[in-house]
Amino acid sequence: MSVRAPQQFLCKASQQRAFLTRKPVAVRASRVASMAQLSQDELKQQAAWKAVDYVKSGMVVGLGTGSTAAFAVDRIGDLLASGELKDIVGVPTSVRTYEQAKGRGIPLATLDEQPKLDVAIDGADEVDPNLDVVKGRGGALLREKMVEMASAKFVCIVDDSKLVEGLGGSKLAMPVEIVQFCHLYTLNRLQALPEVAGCVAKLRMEGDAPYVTDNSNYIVDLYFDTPIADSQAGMCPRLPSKAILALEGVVDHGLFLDMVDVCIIAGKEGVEVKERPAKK
Ligand SMILES: O=C(CO)[C@H](O)[C@H](O)COP(=O)(O)O
Repeated sequence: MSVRAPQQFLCKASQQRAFLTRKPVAVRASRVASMAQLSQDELKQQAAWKAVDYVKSGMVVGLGTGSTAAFAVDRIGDLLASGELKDIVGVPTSVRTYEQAKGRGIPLATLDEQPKLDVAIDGADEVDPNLDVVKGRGGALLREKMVEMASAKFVCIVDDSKLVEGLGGSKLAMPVEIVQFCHLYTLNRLQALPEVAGCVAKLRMEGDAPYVTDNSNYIVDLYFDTPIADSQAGMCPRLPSKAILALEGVVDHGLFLDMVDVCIIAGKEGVEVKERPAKK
């Protein structure tokens, strides 16, 4: 079990080439089930349950945040209660998940206590053909990225509504966690970055007040008209990633690049498991 180096900002030539030709990197895909008409929630549950197959007794498991990840947390709780899983330690990625997992009787730890995880299971907001993803519309992106980078395997679970040709392509938010101090200054600098030219930056609100993350930070959501990594324009998603992170005041962003090892996608036709080829 090893902690992976922070590779999310590296521009791998092969991945860039794949992006420019709009072809996915080689992924092993297998259809494992055929499903009739299921609701979106049932699809999320199918993906989550399949992901829990990667959890074995004795493992340290990263517990994601969001409606899809919640199905996985419940499943792990049920398998612990029935004795089918034993000696699991969960590392939650948010206060919400901490409360849920605690309620389900899952023994919990922090990264301070368990710095090396066997597997992490979490949802995503967008998944592109290279298995790069946008996360954080649920506001937990910083802890999610920390936990998932510390995991030997990151299993991402989605229903097929999350699939996009290019990140940012769903026209929904790409979140950036920023410090509260002079947040409008940071928001304006984000919007002015040439690497994300044309995006609209909005401070995330909760009622009349800014939304506050578990880490006491704010979130600026970036909205794009065209994908962030526009293959037509020859853009690599690592450039915006690097430029955003370089701004003082930015804590982290929702681009999770080169991080997903396995993506489980539930759709009306079945559950598909896509694996990124092992890193050399
Ligand atoms: O990144 C996240 C939270 O910060 C979630 O994983 C992401 O928003 C997907 O959520 P859901 O499964 O509810 O669609």
